Amino acid sequence: MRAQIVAGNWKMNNDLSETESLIASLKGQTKTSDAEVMVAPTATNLYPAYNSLKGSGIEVIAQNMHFAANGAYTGEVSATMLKSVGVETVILGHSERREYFNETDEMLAKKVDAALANDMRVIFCFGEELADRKSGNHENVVESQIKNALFHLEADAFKSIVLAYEPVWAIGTGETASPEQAQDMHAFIRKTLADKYGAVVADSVSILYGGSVKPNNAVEIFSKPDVDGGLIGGASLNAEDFFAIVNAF
Ligand SMILES: O=C(CO)COP(=O)(O)O
Repeated sequence: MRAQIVAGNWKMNNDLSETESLIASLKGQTKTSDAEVMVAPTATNLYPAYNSLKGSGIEVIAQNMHFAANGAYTGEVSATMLKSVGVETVILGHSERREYFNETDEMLAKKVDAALANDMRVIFCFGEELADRKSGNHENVVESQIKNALFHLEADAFKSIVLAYEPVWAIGTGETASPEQAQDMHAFIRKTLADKYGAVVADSVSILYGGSVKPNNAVEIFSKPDVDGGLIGGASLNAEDFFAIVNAF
């Protein structure tokens, strides 16, 4: 059985006191599903969040990291630094990192390698833009994003990899992929994995959907057989909404 995961990506929101009050509200929520729950605060709030959420069943994860262990990379944070403050999982390849910070498939392959070398779990994001979807090129785009960043890995590495399909046109727009569009793409992703690594590996990898998941559409999206959870942006900033999504399984 694949892990069901609901992860909140807080992006560049919430200073320390806002983070503490959101965490207090999260601790007041009740989980009724089996989903693993994760939240990704901004880098400055990882350590306080880790301390506050220790033992709560909510994992604190990072939104990004650099591929080097240390050195002259002003402004960056490494895997060893994340691990030293209790972070075991990192989101890599988010479309905002690709778009605004020029992250390439090649760079992401190095980041994935660095995370795995440090025994971290990776939530690897990818997804097509609206133009790709309109031209019918969405599967090719997604396939190349996955192949370029991940297909140098051994099959065993996929024990530490979670995939997150986030169509760029659905992020923060209020426009969600239909449950059928999500299912079709997730099935395609699983087939792409199966063609390279075999069905056992493909069936073991959790594939999350991200892009305008809200309490009112989560049940339908999560009911699809190849959708194993969600990466939640806007709705994860409200504890009640986030837990309504967590409990949508
Ligand atoms: O980018 C996302 C999660 O990483 C999705 O963001 P929204 O849920 O705000 O569309």
